[in-house]
Amino acid sequence: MTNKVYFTPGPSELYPSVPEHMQAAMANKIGSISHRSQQFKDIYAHAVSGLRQLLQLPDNYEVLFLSSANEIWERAIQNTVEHESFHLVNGSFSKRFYEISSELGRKATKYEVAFGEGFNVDKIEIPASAELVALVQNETSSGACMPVADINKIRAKAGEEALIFVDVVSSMPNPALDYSKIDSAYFSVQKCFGLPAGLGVWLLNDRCIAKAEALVAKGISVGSYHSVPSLLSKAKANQTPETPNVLNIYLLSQVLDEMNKKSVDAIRQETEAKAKLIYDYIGSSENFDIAVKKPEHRSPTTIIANTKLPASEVNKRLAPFDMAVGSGYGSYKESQIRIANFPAHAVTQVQALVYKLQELIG
Ligand SMILES: N[C@H](C(=O)O)[C@H](O)COP(=O)(O)O
Ligand SMILES: O=C(O)CCC(=O)C(=O)O
Repeated sequence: MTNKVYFTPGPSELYPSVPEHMQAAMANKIGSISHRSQQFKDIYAHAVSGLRQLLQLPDNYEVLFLSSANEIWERAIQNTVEHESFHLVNGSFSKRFYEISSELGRKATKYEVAFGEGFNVDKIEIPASAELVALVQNETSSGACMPVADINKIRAKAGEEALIFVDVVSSMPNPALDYSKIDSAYFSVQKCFGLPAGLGVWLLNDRCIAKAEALVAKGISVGSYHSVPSLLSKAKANQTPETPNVLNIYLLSQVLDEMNKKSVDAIRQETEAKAKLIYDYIGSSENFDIAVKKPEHRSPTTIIANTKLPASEVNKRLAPFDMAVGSGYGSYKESQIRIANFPAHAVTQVQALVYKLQELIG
């Protein structure tokens, strides 16, 4: 038994009601039901309608369930890129999407800025031949984010046929995306939805679907069981091609009910208020300083601080008080900490973390 509160960037703290929903799932033997049964189809439909409501998704968008964001990177390339993709890169995960495109034999080009920096969109030139433009709204490794107003400028810079993909893995539902300015967005549930890992959610519009169908018509492989046409044909019947993560789809549907009851606006306001508490503290600390220099590029959900004390020592001091923050990513493991500020983190928990850090570290 542990009372530890995880401020790690994912997996992270579970949404407070998850244990209760787990118990209900066990009591109702959700783990044993067939994924072709009406009971499962109702769970699936419940999760999709909850997502549509929370994310204010337009009708020309579909919701697909995959295993992870990593899988969505691979499926996105397979299903929408014949020759060339273009990537904005400013950290490890945006770089990984770029690499996956190359690994799948496409020509991947990029516009890269240093780790921890955001983008000056006016400077970006997008090759007219790029079929997919990959934007990272929130780079989990570095804490740099892209304001929605900047995302909305990209369409005018890309080729008419280009599909604009937005990585909101560790920020959704915080950014109020304008879905008419993009074609796809995706995330995984172990971040802001406060669930165990093992479920990726892919939102994609009719233009992405038409592109996948066009590739199929040309005889190009778009993958097998998790191709867009295969996923869609099952999604229309509230199912997936494979036996999916039924338990997590159920938990998602339940957490979405609560998030919708609270309202996405209230979640966003609370996220901003908690982010301010954390940034104000880091900004005034003697040990920490804010890693992302431009305020407009500072993520409200994954907050990164440079630390003089090694990150492992910060966590060692927090441990007796049942709190853990994330270490830095990759080569920043000891020189940065990452603090997740997700909907599952209560204001009182964030206040307690800031208070403890102040007391223990200064
Ligand atoms: N930390 C990654 C990121 O933020 O992009 C993330 O783990 C990718 O998601 P999956 O592990 O669900 O593939
Ligand atoms: O620490 C993180 O950002 C998550 C790490 C992760 O998912 C990965 O490295 O694959």
